[in-house]
Amino acid sequence: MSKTSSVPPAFQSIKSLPPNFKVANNLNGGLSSKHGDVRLKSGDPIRSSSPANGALVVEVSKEVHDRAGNMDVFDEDSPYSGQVRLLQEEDRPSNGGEDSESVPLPLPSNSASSRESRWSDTTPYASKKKVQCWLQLSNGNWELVKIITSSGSESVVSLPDGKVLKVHDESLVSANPDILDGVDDLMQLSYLNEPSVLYNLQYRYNQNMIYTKAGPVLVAINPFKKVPLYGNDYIEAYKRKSIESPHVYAITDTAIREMIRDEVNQSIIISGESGAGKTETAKIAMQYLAALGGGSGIEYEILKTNPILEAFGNGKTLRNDNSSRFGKLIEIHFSETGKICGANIQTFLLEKSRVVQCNEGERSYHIFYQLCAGAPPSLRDKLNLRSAEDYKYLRQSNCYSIVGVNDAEEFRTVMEALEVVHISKEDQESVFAMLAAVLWLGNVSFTVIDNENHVQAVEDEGLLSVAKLIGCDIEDLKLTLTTRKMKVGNDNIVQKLKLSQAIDARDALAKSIYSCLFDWLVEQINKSLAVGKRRTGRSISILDIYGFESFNRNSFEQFCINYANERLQQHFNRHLFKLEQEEYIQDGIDWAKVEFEDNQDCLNLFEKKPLGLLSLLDEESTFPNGTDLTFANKLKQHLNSNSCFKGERDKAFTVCHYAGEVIYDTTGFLEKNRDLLHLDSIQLLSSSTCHLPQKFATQMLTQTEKPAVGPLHKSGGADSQKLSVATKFKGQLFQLMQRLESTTPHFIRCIKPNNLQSPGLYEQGLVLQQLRCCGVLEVVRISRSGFPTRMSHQKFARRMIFAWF
Ligand SMILES: Nc1ncnc2c1ncn2[C@@H]1O[C@H](COP(=O)(O)OP(=O)(O)OP(=O)(O)O)[C@@H](O)[C@H]1O
Repeated sequence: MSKTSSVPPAFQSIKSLPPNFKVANNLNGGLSSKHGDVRLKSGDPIRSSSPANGALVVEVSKEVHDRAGNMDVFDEDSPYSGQVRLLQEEDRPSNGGEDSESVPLPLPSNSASSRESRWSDTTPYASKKKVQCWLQLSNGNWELVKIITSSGSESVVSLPDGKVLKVHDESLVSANPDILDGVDDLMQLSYLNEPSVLYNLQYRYNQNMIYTKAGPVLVAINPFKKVPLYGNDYIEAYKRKSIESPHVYAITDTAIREMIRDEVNQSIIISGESGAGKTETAKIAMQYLAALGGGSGIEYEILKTNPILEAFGNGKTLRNDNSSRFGKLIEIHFSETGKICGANIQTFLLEKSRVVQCNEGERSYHIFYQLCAGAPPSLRDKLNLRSAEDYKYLRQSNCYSIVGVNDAEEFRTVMEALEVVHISKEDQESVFAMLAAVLWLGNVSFTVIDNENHVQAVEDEGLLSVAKLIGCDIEDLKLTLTTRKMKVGNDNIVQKLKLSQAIDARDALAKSIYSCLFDWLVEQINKSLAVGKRRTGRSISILDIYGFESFNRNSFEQFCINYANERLQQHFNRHLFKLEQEEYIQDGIDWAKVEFEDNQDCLNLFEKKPLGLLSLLDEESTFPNGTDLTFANKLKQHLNSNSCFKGERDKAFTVCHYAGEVIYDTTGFLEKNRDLLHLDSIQLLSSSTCHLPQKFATQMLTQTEKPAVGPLHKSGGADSQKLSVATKFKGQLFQLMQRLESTTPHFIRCIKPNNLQSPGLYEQGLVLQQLRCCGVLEVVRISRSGFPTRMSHQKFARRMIFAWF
């Protein structure tokens, strides 16, 4: 795409997408067929072919699938059960500019044009007698061309490089006048089509203007470099409203003001793919909140939770050097005077498997490398610490460092932060001892005895270090790792483990220690941030949850992450499309419905009982003889007719997510869902002379003894019984959605402009695919054609009073 020579031709074709990634899905479950058909999110099929002249001739079908027809499915399995109601003023996503004159206020329109398909801006350009327009090339990129002549159905156009082409008029898309280059709200574009939006975002991106409004949504494009947009001067300017350009600061400012003015809790919901910039955006929002609501000192503590959580919960992946492997909701509480008086952090599903298993080129959690590189000599001695290369868990992925990151320095930052959140020196040492115990556990090896049937733990430095660090008897440790106590009838028997079982037992212990440590740390942080007495009950929550993931091989972790993203997308749809339009219809307004991709079908695929993915997974997990293969077969047997599901060969299946199709390999699903830690291991921890392992054991026992709801998992008599991981996660997500429902949402959509984490590289195909997935164009369309503001009489009166005083 090019418009003026000032914009570097940094675009790359859609080929830059992962090979297995397919854009969006439709009702039929198909995306790109062998005929070259491509379906857009709204369901409008665009038939494409590549003519000899290299131009992509595009035919836009009038057929529009009404995916929004089924507006709401409220059932007992929905987090919105019992909440069926009209959109309250509080629930509307804030456009951040209700008081601002600068936001264009179009009248609600019911014109013929608004009833046309969402691609109505693609009306043949020549017929409008315009001189320039967008032409899509066969590589998928858009080029700005000038029309030389037009003969009704065909036009002769010139490309920027001087080439002249004859193309069908349908392949031309309206371009905006130059005066609209780089507008800061996409709502201001006269022609709202994909190339215009892509061009506008790129135009701004090239000038370090990484933020753009899309109606009520803030689009943030990751600059992958330092941009001069932050710091005290900017904070001050946004506070005084002397700058109005879109920014995380502006969104956060709106949230604070609306919380005080409307007395309604607010949420800032940050979404996007892995590496798109969610965590950085969350930190920028926290920075602004701290600057405006600070004073008591608690804001400093809140900011210091970031290095701790990132050290323990983030790791290097192939997509992001600092990828969050957990979800996070931080709720910041305010006093009556608008000052921060405390905070609470809730975390979701830490990726435990990373502790014991890591792909080539990735890293485990940062804290392991930081500890190895930065622990002072006395601590090293106490923990018998070596360098990262000496630990098998860290060695397997063959990656120890991150370009531009000094792990030793980061370790000092973490130690300082632990101090700030009041983790005592003694507790800090216990934390490091647990980390070292996990690392040494990975080095525990076994020798096979009894004709290769059973194993013995090798009594070497690894085993001795683990026993010392956990504070347990070495013989107990050996037995725990190589045998399993079972109850058969009334008899207690001891079963000797095979090599693979012993390795599993060892890894399960390592994973449990680490995840308990993570939970314990969050608990301590929460105690330190506990809300003060002057609490008003008003809060701003910032949600930074792992983005949609689609790899070559997708496992249970991606399954859960992508399910969470479906739930979040539903929240987005609900507030930006469903509730808004429902209200117009209820009020009897003559309203032309804006189509959007409703992901309710996909959510149903996950959540329906008894034949949804989660229920079937739980059911299979409770069968002692259930395997990943029997689970995969069960899915195919029951779900093959579901349009969002496709059975694949062997143990795999495909889910058609709102963001694309993902093939899941069920290997390890059952084990990860059961997440069993044998009672022997729990007993080992409770026999410890150190306080942290004892606490972890108590925590595990409480989890297993009193399940709240949902299926229990047990395999063998003496094993722990507990809620399945998927069920627990679903419960957490439902609670999260209910919490978010009581807030005014502010949405930030982070966009990753390239997969190389490089500054200045804007891949058109990649950006477009993300914009389509999150429905940015539809949001702008609905905001443009909808009412700019609405409020109840009561609220109007309150606002007037607020304005007067
Ligand atoms: N506003 C920004 N300014 C400068 N660099 C940024 C900005 N936002 C993101 N980045 C860069 O992009 C990297 C990835 O961002 P971030 O970790 O926030 O992504 P994410 O969406 O949270 O990813 P994940 O889902 O994997 O956790 C950051 O480490 C940083 O280098």
